[in-house]
Amino acid sequence: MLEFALDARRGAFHLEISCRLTAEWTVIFGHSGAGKSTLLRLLAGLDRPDNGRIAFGGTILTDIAARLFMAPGRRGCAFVTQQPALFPHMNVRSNVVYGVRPRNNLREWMGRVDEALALVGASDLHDRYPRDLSGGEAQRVAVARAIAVRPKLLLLDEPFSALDGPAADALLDRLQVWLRNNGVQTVMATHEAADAFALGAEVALLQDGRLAALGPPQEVLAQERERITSRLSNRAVRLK
Ligand SMILES: Nc1ncnc2c1ncn2[C@@H]1O[C@H](COP(=O)(O)OP(=O)(O)OP(=O)(O)O)[C@@H](O)[C@H]1O
Repeated sequence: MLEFALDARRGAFHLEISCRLTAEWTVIFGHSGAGKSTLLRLLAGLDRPDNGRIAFGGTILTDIAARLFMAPGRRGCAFVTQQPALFPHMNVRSNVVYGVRPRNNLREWMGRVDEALALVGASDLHDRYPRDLSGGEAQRVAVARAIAVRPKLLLLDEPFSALDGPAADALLDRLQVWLRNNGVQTVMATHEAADAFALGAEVALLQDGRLAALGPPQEVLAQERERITSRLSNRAVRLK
């Protein structure tokens, strides 16, 4: 369970959210500028809130009043940013190996890397450098690097925005099964209402830095579904 109460100002933008996320997979949905990336960065520990607290699985990750701030690398959490932040001087395999510590044996360690690359369909890219990857391929590798670490909490910021619909859907389906089997709680920011329906995720709807609703997509995104339907029918009328 991920629980937080956060207050953070970024220029004119003010994020103020209290929330308890219990679902395996939560989709953070909101229009551009609603605060999705800001929230994920706070949860990952890449930014500090002005005030507030974050707890995951009973462990306090951030508590400003208590002057407690756990470093990102100690949170048991992996974060895939909107722009894949791959190391340019390392090939794909080295990028994915980075962060996986060989606790038990080398075979298990390399097995994790191979499994992660295969899951995202990037096994054949292992010796390429980031400059030779397409945007979609780089996103796949960034996700592989995140899951190879075997996080307890996975934060995804529009991870497959560079992939076409069917490719992104197939990847999300495979990823969901793997994350469920490995007991990983996932929070994913997206603009795609369809993702929330397909994943059967809980939806946290953000508007102007506030939590407008939290619940199943059928309820929270009902208005959004109407908006999409009316947009499509208006388009169809214009095309006639
Ligand atoms: N460091 C900063 N200084 C000033 N304003 C900021 C800063 N970081 C974010 N903002 C503002 O906060 C608001 C929320 O930004 P954020 O990136 O969280 O939105 P988002 O919902 O992820 O948008 P998008 O879907 O376009 O990625 C935006 O208006 C943005 O300009």
